Amino acid sequence: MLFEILTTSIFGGLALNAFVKKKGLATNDSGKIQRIMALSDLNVKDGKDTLTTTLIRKKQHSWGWEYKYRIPDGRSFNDYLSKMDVLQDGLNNRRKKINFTDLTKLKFDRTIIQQLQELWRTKLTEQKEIELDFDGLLIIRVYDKPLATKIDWDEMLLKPKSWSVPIGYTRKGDLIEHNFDKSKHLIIAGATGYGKSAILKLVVTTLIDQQPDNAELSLIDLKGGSAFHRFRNCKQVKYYSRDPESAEDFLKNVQIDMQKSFEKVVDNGFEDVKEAKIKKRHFIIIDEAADLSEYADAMDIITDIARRGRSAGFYLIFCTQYPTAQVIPSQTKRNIIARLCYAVDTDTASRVVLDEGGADKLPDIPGRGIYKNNVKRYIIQSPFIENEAIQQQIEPYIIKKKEVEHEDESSQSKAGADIATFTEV
Ligand SMILES: Nc1ncnc2c1ncn2[C@@H]1O[C@H](COP(=O)(O)OP(=O)(O)OP(=O)(O)O)[C@@H](O)[C@H]1O
Repeated sequence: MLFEILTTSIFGGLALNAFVKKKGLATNDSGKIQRIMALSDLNVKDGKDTLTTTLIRKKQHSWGWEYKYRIPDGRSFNDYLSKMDVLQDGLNNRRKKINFTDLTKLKFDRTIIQQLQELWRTKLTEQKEIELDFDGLLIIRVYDKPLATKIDWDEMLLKPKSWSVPIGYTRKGDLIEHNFDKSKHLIIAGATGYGKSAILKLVVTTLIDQQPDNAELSLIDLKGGSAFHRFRNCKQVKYYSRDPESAEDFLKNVQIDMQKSFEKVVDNGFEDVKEAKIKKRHFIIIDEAADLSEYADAMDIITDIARRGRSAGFYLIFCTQYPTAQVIPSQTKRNIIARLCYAVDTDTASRVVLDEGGADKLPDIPGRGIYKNNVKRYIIQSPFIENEAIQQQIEPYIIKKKEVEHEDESSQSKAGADIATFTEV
């Protein structure tokens, strides 16, 4: 009996589906979106006329629908970004239906009842997600399925000899990478607990693994060592510090090294280390930059690295939980085009990092962020690497180290400060 009902539904569904496709009536949310826009004050009154957001085209993809709209005069992309919640909740405010495609995924065996129960449970909890973009037209992408809330790191993500590191997956399943040789520095921000240290650990592991002989790292871990402690004995780590005073000290050395590299590149008529065929790259990675903001010399050096480091192969990863104008000085920010922002609590914080709102509207999911590089902007879920996997990857590079004295007095650490300048023994 159940089998008859199901097969009848399937053939009925098949015929209906063919009819709907033929008539171009395939389900989409365009009408609903337009209604939500009208109800949430996105239309503009012009005398007696009402200027509306006009649908220009829509396209169905494997992941959902993409709509393109012309926005009326008097509205900006940011007006739509600020209504993102309203649009998304509006689209999800619907009766849940089981459709033909759902039924085709069932296996008609003894487990059919359990499968139907599971299907119904999934349907009740499933949510559409939207993404907004602007390329002269407002783009609204409606995804049938939400982006995964956790994506495990996999060794397949490693690209030996490359300077690209994984940043995250988009809803379309594309992997977004940050290529340090192209995009150079990176700002990472986000409220507490949303995955800043996790992505830093992933970046450090990737750099060590992909470029064991050419990557040189200066690690400033102002969160008491929780982020970088496990890397401090890797042969690639040149400087490691857990407090701002000693970090300020070693940054002076980094600046001297950078100057030497800068002169080697520029004096020989090259634009950057890549053109000069210099293989080494130095990464200055700071986890929590706010704790350095009152150290004027350190901040000046960071600004200098942001300005001149790109040619010299000295790349900055500047990470903070407190994205304010004081913590991210404007000159530093101007020189760092690529930004990765996890969830933040205010629109202002999102604008400090990304120059636009949106990160304050991200869902409450660690690793969910917005990566912006120039005009390109992606919502991503960063892969997560477990500490055991990190340990396994860096194990071959852990060496015995001893602290070395530098001739330059600026490198001498203050008594009791936790600075380590290393050499292999
Ligand atoms: N990409 C991710 N995918 C899934 N879970 C993640 C991801 N990143 C972080 N998490 C989870 O969130 C927790 C907190 O992450 P993390 O320590 O990186 O946050 P944080 O932003 O550095 O916070 P704080 O600024 O307070 O140190 C992790 O222990 C992990 O359980």
